[in-house]
Amino acid sequence: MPSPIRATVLISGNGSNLQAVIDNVAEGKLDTTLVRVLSNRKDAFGLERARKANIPTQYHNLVKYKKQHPATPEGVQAAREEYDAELARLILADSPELVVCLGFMHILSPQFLEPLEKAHVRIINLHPALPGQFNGVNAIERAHAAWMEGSIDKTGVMIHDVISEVDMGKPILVKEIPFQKGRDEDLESFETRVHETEWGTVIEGVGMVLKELQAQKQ
Ligand SMILES: Nc1nc2c(c(=O)[nH]1)N[C@@H](CN(C=O)c1ccc(C(=O)N[C@@H](CCC(=O)O)C(=O)O)cc1)CN2
Ligand SMILES: NCC(=O)N[C@@H]1O[C@H](COP(=O)([O-])[O-])[C@@H](O)[C@H]1O
Repeated sequence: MPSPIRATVLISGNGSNLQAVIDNVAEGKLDTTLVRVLSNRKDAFGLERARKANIPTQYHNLVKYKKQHPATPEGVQAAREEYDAELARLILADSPELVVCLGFMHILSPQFLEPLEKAHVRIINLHPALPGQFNGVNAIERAHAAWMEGSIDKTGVMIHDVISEVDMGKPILVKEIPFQKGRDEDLESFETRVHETEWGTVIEGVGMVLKELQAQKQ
């Protein structure tokens, strides 16, 4: 029986998608070992979810790095690069085969991406939009606003590979979400529908990647 794929999850917030993964692993529906949950925000509730599931956690703080550099564009860039290099070292110390970004609100620089690529660690991300639409933050709100003004009639969520260009990595799994007729669905109920779609997409998408990685090991 091949050993489960080792995975690290990166979060910044509530961790509802992390919880979906934790629950499916516990139910034997996802064959992976979650070796660590790491957050760039100390108050991320997802860290509490991981602790309850006896998964090692870590908080990696960018502010500490910013304080060691001048508050200039160059200083901030240097701080981010040092932060990312240490983030790579922290993650690689656990020897994961996969890193899953689930609401990780930090743009990863080559100082992170290159060491992981060299170590053949796959990095994937959950993004609440269709490929090429609403890259970056606040995608759900932006999609809802675009629908309200009649620019779009559907949105979606996707799991994609992580590359330097934010949210432009190869889509692995895409789920479309149609807007309801009448243009009267408020943001809160729309956001609930998006999150419900995300949970299923994360499980299916992570499952696809785990199978790919397992097959590569054979
Ligand atoms: N190089 C990449 N890094 C990340 C990717 C990616 O595809 N390539 N995906 C993200 C997740 N993400 C969208 O899915 C995303 C997260 C955060 C941001 C962003 O602008 N972050 C700001 C800080 C914003 C904040 O703190 O609220 C920043 O890093 O300066 C854009 C997209 C994970 N990283
Ligand atoms: N650009 C990345 C991004 O917007 N990610 C989004 O953060 C939320 C995390 O929710 P969670 O903490 O409850 O899993 C999710 O909606 C995810 O799509």
